[in-house]
Amino acid sequence: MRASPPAQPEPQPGQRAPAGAAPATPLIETTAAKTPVIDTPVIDTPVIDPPVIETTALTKIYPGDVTALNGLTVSFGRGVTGLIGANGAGKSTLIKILLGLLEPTQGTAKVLGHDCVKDGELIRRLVGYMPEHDCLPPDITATEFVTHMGRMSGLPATAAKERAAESLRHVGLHEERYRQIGTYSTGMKQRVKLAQALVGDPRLLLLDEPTNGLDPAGRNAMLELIERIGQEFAIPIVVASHLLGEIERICDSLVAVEAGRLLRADTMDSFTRASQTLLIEVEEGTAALRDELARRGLQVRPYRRALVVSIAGEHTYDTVRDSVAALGLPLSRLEQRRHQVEEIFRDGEPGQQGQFDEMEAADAR
Ligand SMILES: Nc1ncnc2c1ncn2[C@@H]1O[C@H](COP(=O)(O)OP(=O)(O)OP(=O)(O)O)[C@@H](O)[C@H]1O
Repeated sequence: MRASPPAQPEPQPGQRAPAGAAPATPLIETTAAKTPVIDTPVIDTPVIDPPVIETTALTKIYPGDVTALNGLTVSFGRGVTGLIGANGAGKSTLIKILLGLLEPTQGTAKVLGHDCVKDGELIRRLVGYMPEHDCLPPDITATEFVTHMGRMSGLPATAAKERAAESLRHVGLHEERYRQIGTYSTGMKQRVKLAQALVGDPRLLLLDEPTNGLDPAGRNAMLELIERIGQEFAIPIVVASHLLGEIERICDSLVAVEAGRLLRADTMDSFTRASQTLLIEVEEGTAALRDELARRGLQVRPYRRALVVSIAGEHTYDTVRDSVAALGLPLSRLEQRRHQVEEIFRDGEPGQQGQFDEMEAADAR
């Protein structure tokens, strides 16, 4: 198995190695991986640049008039992308459409350059999918199950067996691989789901709530594992979750959805960049300071227990200093704000929409 990204040029998303050659970046490197993938036809796909996933005005209305996706236009690039939103925001629906398992009511979706409605079968061969819910057969071993999933993804029998072993080793289940899945803990079952997503040498991983049901230690271990897979195999990964605080630390980008609509899609750096606002906190006299700053011509508004002032130039700092001094207030904090990721959602969690727009607008003023 590779311990570091490959030295040779990376294959483009959607591009399979030709028959008779080992894939350029095998997820799991075994001797069998170097044998021709005889069951899998050569797939002649275009070489494309990112985005890895692209949706345009994607809408899904379930029977009973339930709108799960509502005109979602978004793209996902390489690296680890968090698909974040409250329960019911539409994350699983989006993933199922991307896999060609559900048809959209309107709009289009592409994965690795392939249309999700027309090329669902091909996409499912290229993409490793870890479903949200437990769907594992309890009375067979992890080895048998993951090997079977390898066969389903088109691997010959020997290669499927070897890759299953490597895949289970990679997720930390090597010792326990001959135990029946029904005897596994929740954390081990989640790892089996991840192993079966990896076994087919995917070009993209879609992980739906991978930390579901895990205790804090198990969640950390799963997140570290996902981060390691992203780094070592250099394949794009989408992690759907309703726990922003949890996944933000392993993500390069975030796509935030609410009620089937896009709230914001951006890199983590952009989410946390310095804003053009000053945060001012005094131990007492906040209201008086607010009035004084406004009287001196600054745009000021409350933010939690502090005040936020738009930076109009160097003189803004002087005006704040002079105002605090004139009122004789104990200044406890004066800093240029950095955006917080949780500002996408009011109160810091999905389902509690949104201070970000408000803060952005204040910056722009
Ligand atoms: N088969 C279905 N029939 C009718 N409504 C559905 C169906 N599947 C999902 N929904 C509804 O569509 C909306 C989006 O559900 P979805 O499962 O995509 O959200 P989610 O963000 O993945 O949430 P969760 O993490 O709780 O699964 C919800 O209101 C849900 O009740």
